[in-house]
This record gives sequence, structure tokens and C-alpha cells, in this order.
Amino acid sequence: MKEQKYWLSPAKLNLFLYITGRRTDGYHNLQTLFQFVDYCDTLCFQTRDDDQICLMTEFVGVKQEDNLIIKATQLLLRYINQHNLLLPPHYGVDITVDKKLPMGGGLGGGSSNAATTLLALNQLWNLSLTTQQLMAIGSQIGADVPIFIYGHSAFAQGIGDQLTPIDIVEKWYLVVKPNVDISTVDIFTHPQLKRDTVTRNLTELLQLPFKNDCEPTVRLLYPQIDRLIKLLSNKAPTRLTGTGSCLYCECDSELHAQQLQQFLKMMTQKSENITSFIAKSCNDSPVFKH
Ligand SMILES: C[C@@](CO)(OP(=O)(O)O)[C@H](O)COP(=O)(O)OP(=O)(O)OC[C@H]1O[C@@H](n2ccc(N)nc2=O)[C@H](O)[C@@H]1O
Ligand SMILES: Nc1ncnc2c1ncn2[C@@H]1O[C@H](COP(=O)(O)OP(=O)(O)O)[C@@H](O)[C@H]1O
Repeated sequence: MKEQKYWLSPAKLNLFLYITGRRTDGYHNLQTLFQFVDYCDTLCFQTRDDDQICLMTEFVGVKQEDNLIIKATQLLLRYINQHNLLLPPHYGVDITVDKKLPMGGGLGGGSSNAATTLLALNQLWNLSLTTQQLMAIGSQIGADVPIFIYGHSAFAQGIGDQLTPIDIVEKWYLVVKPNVDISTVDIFTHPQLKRDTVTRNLTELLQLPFKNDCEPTVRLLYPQIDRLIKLLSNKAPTRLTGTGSCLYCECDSELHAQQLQQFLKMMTQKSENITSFIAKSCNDSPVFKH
């Protein structure tokens, strides 16, 4: 009998993001505050009668072999092999994705899809791997993957992988996707990026106004983003998430977010292709609600 299970794959926001230095391998040391939002992709895992793993959904501009879902399954299979773990007799699976999260938007959608895949296959294949083991596998895919496996709001340090859990007030946000795709590498390699913010402790960071060190560089490179931040900041605190391109406006209520969404529509042209969604942040990842 074929088994079918749906798993959510949420977005994250970087409520603050400071770059405190550059390592010799080119990666940057960060201090960032991660919180999830209840706006998610949905992944469906359906068992097969063979040993094939098939990604059934096409992603525009992403080759199958580059898809982080496929990378996650390959790394998991390698780990299983290396540790002589048992797989079910027919472990094949069809993976279908209902993609809602904009790609390359700083919402971590790709990393979240990879994390959801690791969590789902761990359960489907009865592997009983611990969160720590799954996070270690996930960190080989990208710096953002471990937080999505961890599944709770966290203060992250190192390259974003040393996590301290924290409960943050859950708020309504308007998340805006400008018509710009930003490559994380392009921002982290930009000569003007601020990479010398002093390292502070969490208590101090929580008392200061939240900022994102990537924002000045992104605003310089993308005038549309600069204009949108100026426009929306008049109505609600607005910041960039990760390396962008998405912005999020902190709202007092769902109604405030809806009004701001109307304001955005009124003040921008359809031809600018700016999209937005309303979401509530949450300390516990929706990945565990299924
Ligand atoms: C900046 C952040 C903040 O949450 O988010 P995004 O804007 O990408 O969502 C993340 O740290 C991104 O994590 P992720 O997208 O997984 O990055 P990776 O694939 O590991 O790295 C992509 C590239 O970004 C740079 N990079 C990434 C993380 C980091 N701490 N320092 C870096 O310098 C490196 O040049 C690396 O080659
Ligand atoms: N399953 C996936 N979902 C989204 N993007 C993916 C996926 N697999 C690979 N990618 C690639 O990873 C890039 C970064 O994706 P994403 O995590 O959504 O953005 P960001 O790192 O800016 O938060 C995308 O532009 C895309 O080329």
C-alpha cells in the first residue's frame, strides 16, 4: 500500500543580522535572530514500490541535480551507507512540492525544503536519527539548513549554525518580494559589505534597534528595494531579511498588515511585479504541524 504524507516547509525571517567578521574560508561570522513565519511550501512524500527517489515538481531555473531537496536525499543516503543503517525494502519516494515561497528572497525556502526532506525521510524510513544528527547532515547543504531542522526561534552565531533557543514576541508581518533576485554569494563577496560589527551579547542585542548589515549594500545595488524601504518605513518598521530581496514590515495586527498591503498596491505599478503576503511569526516551526 502506498503511503502519502504532507509536510510543511516554512519561511524564516532574520529579525536582526550582524556580520562580525570574515573567516579564512570566505564564510562570514554572523549574529542573527531567526524566527519562522506561518507561510509555507508544502511537500508531499509518497512511497513507491521500488528504490527510486523522484522529484515530481519542476522548479523554473533550478536543475534537478541542483535542487536542495535532491541534495538532501543524496546526503542522507550517503550517511545511511556510511553508518550501515537499515533502509526499508522499497524505500523509493515521489516528492511533490507546492511552492509558495519566493526563491532567492532571503526567506530560506530552499534550505527549508531541504530540512523538511531530511525530517520527513527520517520518519518515513524509520531511521531514528536525532535532531543533532540531522542538523549535521543539513549543514553540509547550507548554513541556513540547521535552523529549519532545529525548529525553534533561535539566536544564531558562527556561520549561523550555533543556535541558542529564544522565545520572541509573535507578530504579524507584511512580507514584500521586490522584482529582484539576489544571490547570497554576490552580497557576501561585495567589497562594500559591512563585515566588522562588534560582537555583542544577546541581552545587549535585544535592547538595541534591530538592523541588518546586508541592507545598506542591497539598497545601494537595487534602487527598487531602497525606494520600497523608504515608502513602507513611513507606515511600519521595515527591514530586509537575510541577503534579500524580501522585506518585512512589522505590523500591530493582521488588519494593519492588510491595510499596508493595500497601501503597497496603491503606491506601486502592476508592471513592477512586486508581490507580497501576510504572515504571523511563530517560535515553533510549522514543520512539526502535520
Ligand atoms: C544570509 C543568510 C542569513 O540567514 O540567509 P539568506 O539570505 O541566504 O536566506 C544565510 O546565512 C545564508 O545561508 P545559506 O543560503 O544556506 O548559505 P550557504 O548556501 O551556506 O552559502 C552561500 C554563500 O553565502 C556566503 N555565506 C553564507 C553564510 C555565511 N555565514 N557566510 C557567508 O559568507 C558564502 O559565500 C557562501 O558560499
Ligand atoms: N527546493 C528549492 N527551493 C528553492 N530554491 C532552491 C531549491 N533548490 C535549489 N534552490 C536554489 O537556491 C537558491 C536560494 O533559494 P532560497 O533558499 O529560496 O533563497 P534564499 O537563500 O535567498 O533564502 C534559489 O535561487 C534556487 O536557485
